[in-house]
Amino acid sequence: MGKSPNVYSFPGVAELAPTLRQYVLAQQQASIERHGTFRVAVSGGSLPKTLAQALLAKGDGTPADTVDFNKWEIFFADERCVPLDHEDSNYKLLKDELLDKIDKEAFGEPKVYPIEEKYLDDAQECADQYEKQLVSVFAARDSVKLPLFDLLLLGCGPDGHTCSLFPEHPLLRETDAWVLSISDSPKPPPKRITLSLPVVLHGAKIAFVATGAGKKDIFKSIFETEEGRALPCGLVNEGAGDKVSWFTDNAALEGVSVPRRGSL
Ligand SMILES: O=C(O)[C@H](O)[C@@H](O)[C@H](O)[C@H](O)COP(=O)(O)O
Repeated sequence: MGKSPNVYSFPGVAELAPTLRQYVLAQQQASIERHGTFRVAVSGGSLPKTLAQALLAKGDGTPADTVDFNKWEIFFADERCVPLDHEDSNYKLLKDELLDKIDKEAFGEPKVYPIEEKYLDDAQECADQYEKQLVSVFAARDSVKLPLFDLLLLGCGPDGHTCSLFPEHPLLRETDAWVLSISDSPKPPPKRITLSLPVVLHGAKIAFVATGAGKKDIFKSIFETEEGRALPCGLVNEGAGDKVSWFTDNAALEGVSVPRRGSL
């Protein structure tokens, strides 16, 4: 992929949120025009909170600035194999931060695809069953090679992981399955499911949202070094090029040599 990712930097999350909103709503509009729905995959970590700050803000009332949640289909880019009301659940995190706070009368209600609790004991089964849910939504496995998410909203871990794809893990080499299981996640809890790297790279748009001084070292590595380009986040940059946007802040980019912008 020839073109580089777009990097947007802001003084902090409060300033980042309005631009993230503008970006997400532009993808919402384009996707609804294309196929009548907006299919989004979200990660855990700090993302749900920042996303909520962007999407729950008061818009200007124009259609372009209105979240049409009735058209949203929300999937999990990765999920921990725990009950949906467990503190470690990414579904619970999204529910607490965003879903429960939506004014449904005004903005509608997204269709959300959590993992199925009956498969929690077996991470592989949990992944297979989540893949089946994707198949039912994105068309039969034999008719589409990969599911096409309109937007993936991802985080970047301090080791360069994204989704539950960790550096140097064999899962990074998976080319067939859409959803993978991991039982030895270096970040607890150990049992998780995750979208595969090919599914992430296939997304129409991919946005990383990662802020704070704690990201400085990993950003330096990802944007400046060969080793960093081989980390999961680096592989997304390399494989998806300018389909990728980074929403970040000045503290995270301090001393990092990468061209950046302050608006879309
Ligand atoms: O379930 C998870 O653990 C997350 O999906 C994970 O991939 C997260 O996005 C990164 O670890 C970044 O987390 P922060 O945004 O909290 O740094």
